[in-house]
This record gives sequence, C-alpha cells and structure tokens, in this order.
Amino acid sequence: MKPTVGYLGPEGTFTHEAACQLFSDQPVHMMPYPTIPDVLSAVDRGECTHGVIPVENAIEGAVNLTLDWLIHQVDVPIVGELVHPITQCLLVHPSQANRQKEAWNRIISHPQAIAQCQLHLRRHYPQVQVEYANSTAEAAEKVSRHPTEAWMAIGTRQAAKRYGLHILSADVQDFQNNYTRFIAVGSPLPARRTPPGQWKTSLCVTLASDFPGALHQVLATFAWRKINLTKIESRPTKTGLGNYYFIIDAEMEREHVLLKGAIAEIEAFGCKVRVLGSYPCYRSQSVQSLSR
Ligand SMILES: O=C(O)C(=O)C[C@]1(C(=O)O)C=C[C@@H](O)C=C1
Repeated sequence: MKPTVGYLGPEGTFTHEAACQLFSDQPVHMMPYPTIPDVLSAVDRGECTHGVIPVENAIEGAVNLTLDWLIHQVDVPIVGELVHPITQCLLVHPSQANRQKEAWNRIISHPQAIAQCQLHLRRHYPQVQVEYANSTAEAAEKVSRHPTEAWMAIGTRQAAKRYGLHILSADVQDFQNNYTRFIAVGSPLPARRTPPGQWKTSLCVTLASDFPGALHQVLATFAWRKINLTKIESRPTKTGLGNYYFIIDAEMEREHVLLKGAIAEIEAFGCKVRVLGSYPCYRSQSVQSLSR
C-alpha cells in the first residue's frame, strides 16, 4: 500500500515542497491538513503513515507549535529531517498588479512568513494591515478568491502558479540564507537515493531539580564524550513559571554506545529523558520541478 503523507497544506506551502522532496523517490498519497496539530493528530491516530511539518527557521527560530504538540499532545517519533531553502514572494491578484505601493491595504500570511519579512514590510508597505493565516498557501488562495481587493499574500512561487497569482517581488525575506528545517514523523522513512548528510537524535530532558549547574551537568555528559549538539531549545512544561523541558539534538544515532552512555548517565542524575526520534537528515535539491 502507498504511504499516506500528511502535510501542512493546502497545496503550495513550503511544507508541501519539503514533503515532495522527502518522498520524491517513491509513489505516495499526499494529504493536506489545515494546521500543524491536524497533521500530527492524523499521524497519531493512524490516518497517515507519515507527517511533514516545520520545526525551525533560520530567521525566526523554533516553530513552538510543533515542539509543544510533539511533547504534550501526541506520541509520534521523528523519523527524518529536511533543510529546505525559503524564498518568500509577494503575491497579488493579476488584476491588481499595477497598483502603487501605497495602495495596498492588507497583507495575509502565516505568522512565521510575516515575521521573516517584517523589515521589508515596514520599509515598503507601512500602511498595510496584517492578517494571519494557517499557512502561506491558505493566504495565497484567499487573495485569489478576492480579485477586487488590494490584498497581498506572502508565499511560495508554487503558490503563485497554483492559485493564478502574480509575483510582485521575490526574495522579500529580511535576511538571505533563509532556510527552514522540516521534520517527518510516523513510520520509518522509505529508502532514498541520496544518502543522508548526517544522523541526529532528538531528546527531551526534564531536570530532576533546580540547583546551580543542573543543566551544565547534563551538557557535560555530551561534552566529555565529544558528542556534538546541533541545537538546544527550552520549552515551558506548562506546570508553572520557570519549569522547562530542554530539547537537545545530538549528532549521533540513538544506538551508538556513546549516546546510550550519555542518556544512561543523565537518567542516573534523576533527570527524565524521552527520545523524540533518531533520524537521517537531508538537504533539499532544487525546488523548481516539484509537483505532485
Ligand atoms: O505556511 C507555509 O507555507 C508553511 O509551510 C509553514 C512555514 C512555517 O511554519 O515555518 C514553513 C516555512 C516558512 O518558514 C514559513 C512558514
């Protein structure tokens, strides 16, 4: 049976591009969902074999909704990662494309996309009212349904094609080198033609108690074993101010004797360790020819 891949939709989101890349080597059934929690819940209850969602952006940082749902709401392992380039475009209805800059009155997009372009918007379109959408493609689709409005969406080139929009300007993010890290969750990833660049294990660590050097003690277990950490992020446990989980990404397979040793040592201090997944990491090929 073909795998069913849930992703943050509708068609034409960055997540859709990432999902097409990750599953480009075999036939799959792609299933769009309106929100990140919907994707994760669909995988959790077995409606999809896999899910693809964003987890971190180079400009804006962590996608907290993804982290919080992975920790608190669902029990689905991370099985793969894809780093994908993000080119934000200003998309408008073709019948409005000749407007002056001052004439645009609304910008619609996903909060992460708006945040990545905030300097550009302040500089060029200070008058626009911001409206948030569940995804960049949802915003593009809304602009396409309102041909008489002076509205812009921020989104992908693919969304311009799919929803018949005009690209007013491309690369409008405030910093170049814009990349988002997407993760696949659910069943193990089918084999891909390209080998992974690296292997990571994501851990969620809860400290035993709050004392000077508690986090240092945890980090030291990785340091003396020379295990490289690629990320550490704290998220509230939601039990009170000052209580955190630490999400630690280690550049090593879960079964490696050094990582097993590190986890055992951290647990011996009384900390709780949950393995969120151990997975291959890929980088995107060109996104030009993607469509499914
Ligand atoms: O709205 C989309 O197109 C998405 O795929 C979501 C998302 C995100 O949540 O970070 C993905 C990549 C970009 O950073 C902007 C938005």
